[in-house]
Amino acid sequence: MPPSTEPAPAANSAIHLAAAGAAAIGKHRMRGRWAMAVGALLVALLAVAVSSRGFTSSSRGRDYGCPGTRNYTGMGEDCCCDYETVDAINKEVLHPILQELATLPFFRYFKCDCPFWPDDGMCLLRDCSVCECPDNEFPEPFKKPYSGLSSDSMICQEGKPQATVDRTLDTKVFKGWVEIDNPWTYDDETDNAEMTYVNLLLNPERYTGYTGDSARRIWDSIYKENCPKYPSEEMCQEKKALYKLISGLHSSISVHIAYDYLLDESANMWGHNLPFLYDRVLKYPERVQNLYFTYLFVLRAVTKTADYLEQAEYNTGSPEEDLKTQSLVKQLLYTPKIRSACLLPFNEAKLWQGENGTELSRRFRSNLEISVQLWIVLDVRSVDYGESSKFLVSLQLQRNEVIALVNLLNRLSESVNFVHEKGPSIDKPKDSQRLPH
Ligand SMILES: Cc1cc2nc3c(=O)[nH]c(=O)nc-3n(C[C@H](O)[C@H](O)[C@H](O)COP(=O)(O)OP(=O)(O)OC[C@H]3O[C@@H](n4cnc5c(N)ncnc54)[C@H](O)[C@@H]3O)c2cc1C
Repeated sequence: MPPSTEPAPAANSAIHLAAAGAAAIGKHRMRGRWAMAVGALLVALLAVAVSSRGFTSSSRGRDYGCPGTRNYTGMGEDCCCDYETVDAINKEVLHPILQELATLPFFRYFKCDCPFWPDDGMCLLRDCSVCECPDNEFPEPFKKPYSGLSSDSMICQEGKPQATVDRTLDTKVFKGWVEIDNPWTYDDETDNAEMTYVNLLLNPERYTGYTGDSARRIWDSIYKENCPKYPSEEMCQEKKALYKLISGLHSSISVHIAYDYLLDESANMWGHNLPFLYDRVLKYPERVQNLYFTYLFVLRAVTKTADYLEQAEYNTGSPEEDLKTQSLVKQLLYTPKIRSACLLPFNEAKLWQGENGTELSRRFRSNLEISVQLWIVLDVRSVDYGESSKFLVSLQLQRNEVIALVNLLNRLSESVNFVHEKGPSIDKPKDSQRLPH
């Protein structure tokens, strides 16, 4: 399907938000799994901001309405499906697809410099360190250097003669996997000697014993840098969105810690810690709301890059499993049940209508130019919209970014599922039921 020629409503401010997010979150260059979660959020931001797939003509301009918020019913601002619908499509459709996808070889292995992670003093449990894959375990095709785009197509073409001359729209959006170094991760992904693969199934997000001031400081600085005035009215829509995304990711991580908690260290007994779930997340309705917000946002990012994800090569050298991956990706992108229940999981057009667009534009232009050119392969094409020519920008995601994006969606889906299952049954726990944490 050719990319939509819609001039992405207020796309500029969306791109600025993405660039701001990249620059701000990028300051906390992270390793391993942590980098995956935060990095995937940035990929989602960029996908929603710049992906060429816009609204269908039938959806454009429609008011999707966001019913008022009661506790876990209705849906908060900026979201276009209510809690009940999200819970239903998550449980019936998305969660099963994502759970299966995450076990397949393509999505199972994540490239990073994780073996150094425990040295950062972030991990207090002996067995929580990240398991590196033996060389013969991860897929052979992942070892080959990429042979996709030319180096020239890896930099933003805006303002260059190529961008104004080429007015044709290429229907092939996937042009081979590319590898570049992302400034928001600690590692240099192009340096294969330094990199390794981790098996994500063996490294689940769960309680790692990383607590205390240093853990809190990371979150504090992420929040402070991105949202200094939140939740004051002065904050523009775009920055509120960034705050909600970070908070939603934070909620999701807390839900996973609660889901898989070391209940009794001496007996090595793991299980659900419901008081923890209540204290960290459920006690604060806005944290639950932000979790759903982030889930819908990332779902929107995935559906917006549908053309790309559909065409991408899921080659791991295991034809049977790769075919299954392809089929599940298609189900994820095109299952009619999802589209009929929640046609537009998230309406970014509504969100990007921030009044501070011009000021943001000034402030973030340099970030956009620097960070986006550096770490994302943009496919910028000039499109004629009648009166004026605008640039159509589409993403060329890296393999590791696609892996991170789908795994993030899976984790958010797991969190939503757990909150849905346990949320209504958890009242404020009595002190005697609390575990030390
Ligand atoms: C990217 C990342 C990944 C992590 N992964 C893991 C992991 O896999 N396993 C693990 O055990 N630990 C992980 N951690 C650490 C974990 O998130 C906590 O920081 C740690 O458990 C210490 O918790 P805390 O009680 O000090 O509060 P924190 O969760 O650190 O919260 C700090 C403060 O932020 C505020 N806050 C909390 N939740 C929200 C929210 N949803 N929205 C807005 N504000 C909020 C509260 O004021 C709170 O006091 C991760 C941290 C980061 C940054």
